[in-house]
Amino acid sequence: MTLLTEQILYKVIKKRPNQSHKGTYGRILIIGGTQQFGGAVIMNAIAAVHSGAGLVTVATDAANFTAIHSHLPEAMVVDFNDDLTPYIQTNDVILIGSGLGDRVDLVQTTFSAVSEKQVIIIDGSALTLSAEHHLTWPKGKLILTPHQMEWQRISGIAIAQQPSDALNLMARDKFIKKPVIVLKQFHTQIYTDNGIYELSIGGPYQATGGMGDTLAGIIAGFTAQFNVTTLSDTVLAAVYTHSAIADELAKTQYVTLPTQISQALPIFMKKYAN
Ligand SMILES: NC(=O)C1=CN([C@@H]2O[C@H](COP(=O)(O)OP(=O)(O)OC[C@H]3O[C@@H](n4cnc5c(N)ncnc54)[C@H](O)[C@@H]3O)[C@@H](O)[C@H]2O)[C@@H](O)CC1
Ligand SMILES: Nc1ncnc2c1ncn2[C@@H]1O[C@H](COP(=O)(O)OP(=O)(O)O)[C@@H](O)[C@H]1O
Ligand SMILES: [Mg+2]
Repeated sequence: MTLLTEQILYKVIKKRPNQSHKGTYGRILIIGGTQQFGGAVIMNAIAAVHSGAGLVTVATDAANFTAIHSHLPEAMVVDFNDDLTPYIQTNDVILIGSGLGDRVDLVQTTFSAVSEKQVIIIDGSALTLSAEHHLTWPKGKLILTPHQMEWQRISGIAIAQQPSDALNLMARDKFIKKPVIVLKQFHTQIYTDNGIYELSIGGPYQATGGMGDTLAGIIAGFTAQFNVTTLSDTVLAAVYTHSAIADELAKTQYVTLPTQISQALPIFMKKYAN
């Protein structure tokens, strides 16, 4: 197990070239947010935009459109009951699952439409639905972001057994195409092709609904724009950034809200861009 340090940020976060435009920084499609859980995709999208994604589209229940536009005019919207195939095909990064409720049909459509070269981040309800319905994982570069209960559902490993790296690795090895797995908890672990990493920062001031939705949005934003290193490094940098900002806020705050973490992203990232 390798301890994740601030060095990963210098490796991944880069100064932007002048000769660039929004297309350079990636197109993200976020799929999620039933009427009840519209907040989840709003938090995904705020995090993705504030971390620097070029273009963000949210495929969601139409009931969430006004709220999305009022929180984040930078984001575009599409009704997730329309045919999403053209949207899936024209985005670089797909983030599916935050607040997706029981919409297994959307998970199935998305999994079949994603191609090898796209990044797909699977979060929240899409993880639970994949486990419940024994879905085949999609082609594409897979990033899974389960918390311990979601990982138990996917892997069959009880939370009490999850401190065993060996068991978690065995579960990862069963995937045909091995994913980057962000196993979220106090001191999150990240399973990658280059080994297992552990986060030694972050704390209980982060235990608010939406904290994982925000992390998924940052991972999407980072993978959409930082192609300088490996996908694993980019995910590691996103995970580190999320908790490093929380730690900074926690110096003066009892709790650190997900949306506050997103608001702090542009200033935080500036320190590492060289
Ligand atoms: N404002 C919103 O719209 C929100 C929507 N959310 C969405 O709600 C859906 C359900 O997700 P939930 O995670 O709430 O529900 P789940 O039922 O998937 O998991 C929560 C359960 O897991 C247990 N658990 C054990 N270890 C845990 C760990 N390390 N971290 C987190 N939980 C752990 C909790 O005690 C709880 O009983 C997801 O799609 C999620 O994205 C949540 O993000 C909350 C906020
Ligand atoms: N006690 C804690 N210490 C450190 N990080 C925590 C703690 N509690 C929660 N977190 C972090 O908050 C996030 C919660 O993710 P998740 O449970 O998916 O949230 P949600 O689905 O509500 O958005 C994870 O990144 C997790 O590591
Ligand atoms: Mg979650």
